[in-house]
Amino acid sequence: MKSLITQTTFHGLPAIQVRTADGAEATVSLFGGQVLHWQPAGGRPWLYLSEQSAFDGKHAIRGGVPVCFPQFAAQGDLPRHGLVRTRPWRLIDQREVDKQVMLTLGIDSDDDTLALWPHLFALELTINIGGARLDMELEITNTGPDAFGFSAALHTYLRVGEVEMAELHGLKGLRYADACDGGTIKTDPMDMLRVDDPVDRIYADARRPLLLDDSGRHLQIEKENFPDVVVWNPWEAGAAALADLPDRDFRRMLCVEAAATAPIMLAADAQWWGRQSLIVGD
Ligand SMILES: O=P(O)(O)OC[C@H]1O[C@@H](O)[C@H](O)[C@@H](O)[C@@H]1O
Repeated sequence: MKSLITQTTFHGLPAIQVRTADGAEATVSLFGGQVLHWQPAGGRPWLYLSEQSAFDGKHAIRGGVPVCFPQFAAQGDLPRHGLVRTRPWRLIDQREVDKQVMLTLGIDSDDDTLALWPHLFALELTINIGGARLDMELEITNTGPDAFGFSAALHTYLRVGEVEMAELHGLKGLRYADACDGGTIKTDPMDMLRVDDPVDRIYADARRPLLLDDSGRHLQIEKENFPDVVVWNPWEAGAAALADLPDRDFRRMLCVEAAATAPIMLAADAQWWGRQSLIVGD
């Protein structure tokens, strides 16, 4: 069987639906350049998507893998998480390679982004879907005459059966800024992280692969060039305050984000790339 790549709409937004020859599935929204759904061959979905997302082509979609650039969260004067999760991207390329599907999406600076952030940029997001893995690579090019500094993240909403039962392994001994405690720097002493309270942590220089154990199903989380890992769950009161997240859905999600939160300087004509791989284990 051949892979299927279909241009469609999802909640009224232009999207690409993929079913690979080996049975993996994905849905990618051109608004935000955002993977919204991913299910490995023979498996269950691994990304959380809020059914209360606005899907209005203006507000960010809550779920999947939003792309943050050139600002992370509220660490600057730009809209939260930057400029590209609330803008249309375009499909640059689609192809089938060894039963896998590779999509390349892009977005460039324009008059609207220049009015907010005076730098020329070109972003490409390459998404590989197939077998047991989802690979995403973000490439950032400075197309302007001057250097700029940026932050970036692949803000991955992982879907879990019950967040209090989920275990995230691989963070022991790492230093993190605890945004739930005024940004205090702490060291994680735990063999694994279990969330039973609001959590909003930036683990700096977290290079090891992580393993998510979701009540017995396993996901390996790897990254290259993104130095940081952000772990976020708003918990009960935080979820209630978010209009686009059903009140109880904080139990169904855990954000584990591949991030570069400290500004990276990019010279004129220079490029930077960062990659995240989600790999389903036994
Ligand atoms: O509600 P937003 O803008 O999508 O942000 C969600 C969360 O994103 C996380 O990456 C941040 O660490 C949190 O501080 C933030 O609350």
